[in-house]
Amino acid sequence: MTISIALTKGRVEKQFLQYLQSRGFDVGPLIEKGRKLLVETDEFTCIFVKGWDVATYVEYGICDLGIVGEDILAETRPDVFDLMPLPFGKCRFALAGKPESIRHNRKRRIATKYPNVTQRFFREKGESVDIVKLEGSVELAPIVGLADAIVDIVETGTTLKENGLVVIEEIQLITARLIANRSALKIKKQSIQPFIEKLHGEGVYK
Ligand SMILES: Nc1ncnc2c1ncn2[C@@H]1O[C@H](COP(=O)(O)OP(=O)(O)OP(=O)(O)O)[C@@H](O)[C@H]1O
Ligand SMILES: O=P(O)(O)OC[C@H]1O[C@H](OP(=O)(O)OP(=O)(O)O)[C@H](O)[C@@H]1O
Repeated sequence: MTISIALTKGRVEKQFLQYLQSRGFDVGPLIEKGRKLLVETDEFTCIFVKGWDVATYVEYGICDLGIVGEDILAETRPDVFDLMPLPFGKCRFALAGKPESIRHNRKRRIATKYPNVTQRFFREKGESVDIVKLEGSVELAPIVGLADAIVDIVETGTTLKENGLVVIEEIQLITARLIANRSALKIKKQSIQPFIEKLHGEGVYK
């Protein structure tokens, strides 16, 4: 039985394929896929989807495994088994804004792609905020006055710096993660276990 994997297209895809290659897998057909969204190799079937859709394919049992950022898992909390962190896609969630916004004395408006993460973060701090959901280029919001601050991903800090923003508070470290469909983990254990062990070393599968 071959394993099926839902893979986040783009930067995570590139890092995952490099990682697979470093672990001795043949990734030739995956690298040469062109615009194909489903590719089969001798070892597995791979589909290429947006990060926000990876867990959906896994949850519905279309794919056994998924490779997705922890930011998306934190935001959407899908009903999947979170198997393990992967050594790429490293970044962090942070609250950021203009340096002068660190001190504030009124209800803040926070722009973010991650409203649930933001809501939880401020609830735990006991601060009530208004959240504005954006789809990207979130760093623009404090510059033009749409928001007082943002909750977003920071990796190198370049985007913040080039837009005159600073980290106000670190929220959570993030990596890419390997997730699994709950029943596939049991039913296809004989195929999934060797794959995971080749991917990560022994002792991960319980
Ligand atoms: N600057 C970054 N550095 C490292 N990892 C990042 C960075 N930005 C995003 N990521 C991780 O990569 C995943 C995919 O991000 P990417 O920006 O490629 O797609 P996206 O956020 O879905 O945006 P889009 O909808 O524009 O494709 C994110 O879920 C996150 O885990
Ligand atoms: O700290 P840095 O290394 O600068 O990386 C952080 C940036 O990377 C991501 O943006 P992305 O490129 O995915 O674009 P987006 O704004 O459309 O989400 C993230 O949303 C930040 O904007």
